[in-house]
Amino acid sequence: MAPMKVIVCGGAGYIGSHCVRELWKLGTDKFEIVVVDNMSTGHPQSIPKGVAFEKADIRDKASLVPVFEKHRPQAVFHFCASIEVAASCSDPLGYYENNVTGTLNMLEVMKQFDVKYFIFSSTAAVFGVPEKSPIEEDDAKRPMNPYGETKLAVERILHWCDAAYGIKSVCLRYFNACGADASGEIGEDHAHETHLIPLILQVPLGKRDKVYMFGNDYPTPDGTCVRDYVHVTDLATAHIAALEYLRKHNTSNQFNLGSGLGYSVKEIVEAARKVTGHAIPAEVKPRRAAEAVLGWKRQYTSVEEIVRTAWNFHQKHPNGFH
Ligand SMILES: NC(=O)c1ccc[n+]([C@@H]2O[C@H](COP(=O)([O-])OP(=O)(O)OC[C@H]3O[C@@H](n4cnc5c(N)ncnc54)[C@H](O)[C@@H]3O)[C@@H](O)[C@H]2O)c1
Ligand SMILES: O=c1ccn([C@@H]2O[C@H](COP(=O)(O)OP(=O)(O)O[C@H]3O[C@H](CO)[C@H](O)[C@H](O)[C@H]3O)[C@@H](O)[C@H]2O)c(=O)[nH]1
Repeated sequence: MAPMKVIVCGGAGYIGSHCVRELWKLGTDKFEIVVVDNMSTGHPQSIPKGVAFEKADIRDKASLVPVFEKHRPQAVFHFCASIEVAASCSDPLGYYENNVTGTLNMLEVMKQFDVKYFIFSSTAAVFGVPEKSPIEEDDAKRPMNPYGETKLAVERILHWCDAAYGIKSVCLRYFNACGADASGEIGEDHAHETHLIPLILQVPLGKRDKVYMFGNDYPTPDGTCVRDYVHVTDLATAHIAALEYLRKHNTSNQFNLGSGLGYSVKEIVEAARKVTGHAIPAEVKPRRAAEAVLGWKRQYTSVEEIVRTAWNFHQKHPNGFH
């Protein structure tokens, strides 16, 4: 059988490059891969030698057309997006433009070239604050930020693109992607890093003194926030399984991709201490949401300062206000 031609859009980024790697490992007789990326956050070093690369921006439909004309893909893996929750709150229009308008452009070009399979990087952020755990596919979707909204919008668009044009899609809602390819050759390298594990590892690398743990007032056993961390190679192989699923069943679907296990921030810091043999100092800071969304910063960060202000008041008012 001839190899299947696939476009991996955002294939120079963290998760996309791991998908490219898994496709590439299967051999050129199975997949002919074309990476499409505008390199806004991607890295050329993450693309294996011999894999085709086309620089294009999904916000510019005209830049996609020649790529489809030249390569005639049969499927698109769509990883490219703007991915930071806090940035989506300060620039919602930019996030809608890249994640929604950009994806609309991609779907229009797919329609034009009669490409039938689309595998979409969605996110657990479409659920917002979950009502129960584990979160299941059909649970209520109430995104809490523009980032999650843009991903849910695309999920809805895909539903109608299937009905109208027969574009079959699988939406994969990842929980927290982490880890790196076993070779150590590719991994997570975001210029503006916000993700917990790479930030923790900057401490033993000597790039920062300590890590901050955002919030210790969560209703969890140790008070720090619990997330579901899933390895990036497992996410990558899930994409290939999703494509096989589409080829076999020709039916659209949505899947939550997590490990099914929750780990707290403290547990992740502890795991990093074990792996690296470094003490990794960690300090509790308020929950990130308040800082990112309200622009709120704590003025009083040490318990002595807090007690001092109380002592000041009680000394001045030993009997209270009376
Ligand atoms: N990292 C996570 O924990 C996580 C969790 C859930 C979902 N996701 C989703 O997975 C996907 C990949 O995330 P990632 O962590 O690999 O991010 P990333 O920033 O490393 O990769 C995104 C890639 O897309 C490219 N890109 C961005 N905008 C583009 C545009 N307009 N045109 C062409 N290329 C463009 C970037 O250059 C980059 O190579 C995203 O859609 C993200 O929303 C990520
Ligand atoms: O320096 C840090 C960084 C993070 N955290 C905490 O660590 C946990 C994980 O945070 P990340 O920033 O690594 O990941 P998020 O869960 O915030 O978000 C990730 O997963 C979401 C899906 O659940 C979205 O898809 C999003 O794109 C992706 O970044 C959170 O409790 C966060 O508060 C810290 O305590 N200190």
